[in-house]
Amino acid sequence: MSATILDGRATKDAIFDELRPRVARLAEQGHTPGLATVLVGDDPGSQSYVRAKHNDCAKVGIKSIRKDLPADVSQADVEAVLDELNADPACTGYIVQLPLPKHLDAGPLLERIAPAKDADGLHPISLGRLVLGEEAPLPCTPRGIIELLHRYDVPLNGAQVAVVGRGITVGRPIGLLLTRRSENATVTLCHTGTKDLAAEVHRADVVIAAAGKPHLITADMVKPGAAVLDVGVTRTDAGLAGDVHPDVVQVAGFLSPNPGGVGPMTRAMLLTNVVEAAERNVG
Ligand SMILES: Nc1nc2c(c(=O)[nH]1)N[C@@H](CN(C=O)c1ccc(C(=O)N[C@@H](CCC(=O)O)C(=O)O)cc1)CN2
Repeated sequence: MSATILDGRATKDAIFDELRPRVARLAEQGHTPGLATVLVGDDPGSQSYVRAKHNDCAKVGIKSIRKDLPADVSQADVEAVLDELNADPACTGYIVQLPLPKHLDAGPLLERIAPAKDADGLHPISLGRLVLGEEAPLPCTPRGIIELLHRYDVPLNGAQVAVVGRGITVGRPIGLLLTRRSENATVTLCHTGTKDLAAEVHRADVVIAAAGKPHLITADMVKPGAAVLDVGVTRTDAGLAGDVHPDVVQVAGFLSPNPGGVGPMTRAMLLTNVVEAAERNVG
């Protein structure tokens, strides 16, 4: 038996179809949404993700603004760009593409984003509101994972979920989303200090692999029928490698592949966050 594929590209296209009329309505009211990206340096992965985000904006009618900065830009110069975007009425929301070069301190930069323009849901106020169960823009990848699971009717109520990886864009926030009453899952957050990763993964109904270690999750670790989402990606000499071994498709009930799964959903949720922010602004 082979898993049902959770198709992130097709789901993203369906979400874009839903966003288009909302963007058109905003434009008619003179409030066309605008997304800005701040990209520092020439990391090929980041460049390709940012390019894709701008192409997506064009597809749904969102205006987009690019701020591309050299790899050796100073913290103060990045801050000045963020201040400019905070004040720009054409920019509804924006993101600072991660990771940043090592000499930059990401925390203060994310904190400098005006919370109302936090398109990524990574501002400390947005994350704090998530902890408190208050309304806030949600981090795009965790929101995309939950949206994908819902659209394929993967049950979460009472499900045991193993999250592998504790990064700020996925591992840490996704537990907060999955344990809301609306999802009602039980979450184990696994990381490099986890004593028996195979055992934690094996008892999970849903596995979210976001460690950035090629083929860390092997077929023998997965409970037959489980939903497995491959989030982590590593650029190797042989090309892109996900965290999930290809053989897992034979054991899992559902598989979100990489590429073609959570990545496109991240982009769909980014545009959703921007449209929601624009709708809030209109009132
Ligand atoms: N500020 C942020 N930085 C980063 C985030 C984020 O949510 N906010 N997440 C990741 C990268 N990411 C978004 O920026 C991202 C990753 C993957 C994709 C995507 O569409 N991937 C495609 C394959 C693309 C390729 O071949 O290179 C897929 O999976 O099918 C989009 C966005 C880290 N940084």
